[in-house]
Amino acid sequence: MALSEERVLEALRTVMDPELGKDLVSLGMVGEVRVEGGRVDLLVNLTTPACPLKGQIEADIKRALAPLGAEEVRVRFGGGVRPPERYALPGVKHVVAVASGKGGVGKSTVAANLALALSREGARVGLLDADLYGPSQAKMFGLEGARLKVDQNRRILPLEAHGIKVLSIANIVPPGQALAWRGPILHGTLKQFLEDVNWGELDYLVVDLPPGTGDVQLSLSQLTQVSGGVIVTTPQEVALIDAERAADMFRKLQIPVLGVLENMSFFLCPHCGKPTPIFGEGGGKRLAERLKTRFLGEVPLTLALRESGDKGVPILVQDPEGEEAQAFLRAARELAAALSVQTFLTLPMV
Ligand SMILES: Nc1ncnc2c1ncn2[C@@H]1O[C@H](COP(=O)(O)OP(=O)(O)OP(=O)(O)O)[C@@H](O)[C@H]1O
Repeated sequence: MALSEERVLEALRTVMDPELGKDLVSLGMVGEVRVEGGRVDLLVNLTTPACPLKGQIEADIKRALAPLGAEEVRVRFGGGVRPPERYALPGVKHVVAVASGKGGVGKSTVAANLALALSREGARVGLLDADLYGPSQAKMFGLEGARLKVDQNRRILPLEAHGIKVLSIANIVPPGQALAWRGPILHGTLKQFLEDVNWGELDYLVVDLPPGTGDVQLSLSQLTQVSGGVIVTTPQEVALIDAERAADMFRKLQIPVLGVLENMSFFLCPHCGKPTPIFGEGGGKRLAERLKTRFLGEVPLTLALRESGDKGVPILVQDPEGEEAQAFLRAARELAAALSVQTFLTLPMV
């Protein structure tokens, strides 16, 4: 099996901080993982820059990574960032991450409409566009070029659209600039998004992640307590394989997978209303079964849904009674139920 950032991360779960008796990943000490060919570059943040156990930790890391076939392992140490930067966002009950393995499966469309559907069900909702490489929420909500305001404490106020709070990297950084970002800058920006933004009181903060498995997922899990993740896929085999990898990444980061939502399940003809399963049938459901998680439902491929995204008026606003909006509302109810169960299960036992 090829060397990958995920496999390195998995192996690092077996390396314990000798003092704290917990693994480096759970402790949020792994600041950066980069794999290039046979070379692995790691940034490990220590409890203190002067940690006397540096040598031992480095040796343990190298021992853990040896079976993966890495030719060279370079460990850099950072320090002084204890306790781990993971914290629950003040005022935010649940952070829900929306991910896909493959690009273009409609993850951003789903994140936007799920957020709106949760709000229609009565929740206070925010939507953070963390798809730093291809931010699309500002466009999706007709907020391109909107000016941001700050509160009296100089914290950024998210924009508001159709009853939810929305903030996209596209509102802050000129288009294209974020493309060049790598680990540390990306981590810092996400941190700012979470800490320096006045989200107010929210039941759900929906986070639209970039496609694939990478730095943003890792940073998000280190920066905040993520209640759970939603996997978006189309029924196509290529999308399902990648979706499974995205689910694996969530698991490795100890983020529970709340459910699988299948997008573009069938093409709904605007003329005759006939459904055609262009990308095959049942893939999302089978994936949910394999992952032992909920199936959040099927969203059809429709002309109206594509047009609504381009126009900046999400389908839930444009046609709340339509089949697409109803599918998102059903998915949002399932998701809310999954989160309640999750919260109940993780309550400390008395
Ligand atoms: N069910 C659907 N029916 C019709 N068009 C859709 C549907 N879902 C998404 N689209 C369209 O497909 C395109 C890609 O969708 P979107 O940007 O949501 O995908 P994504 O997975 O977030 O992409 P990326 O990988 O770039 O982040 C958009 O034009 C969107 O309007």
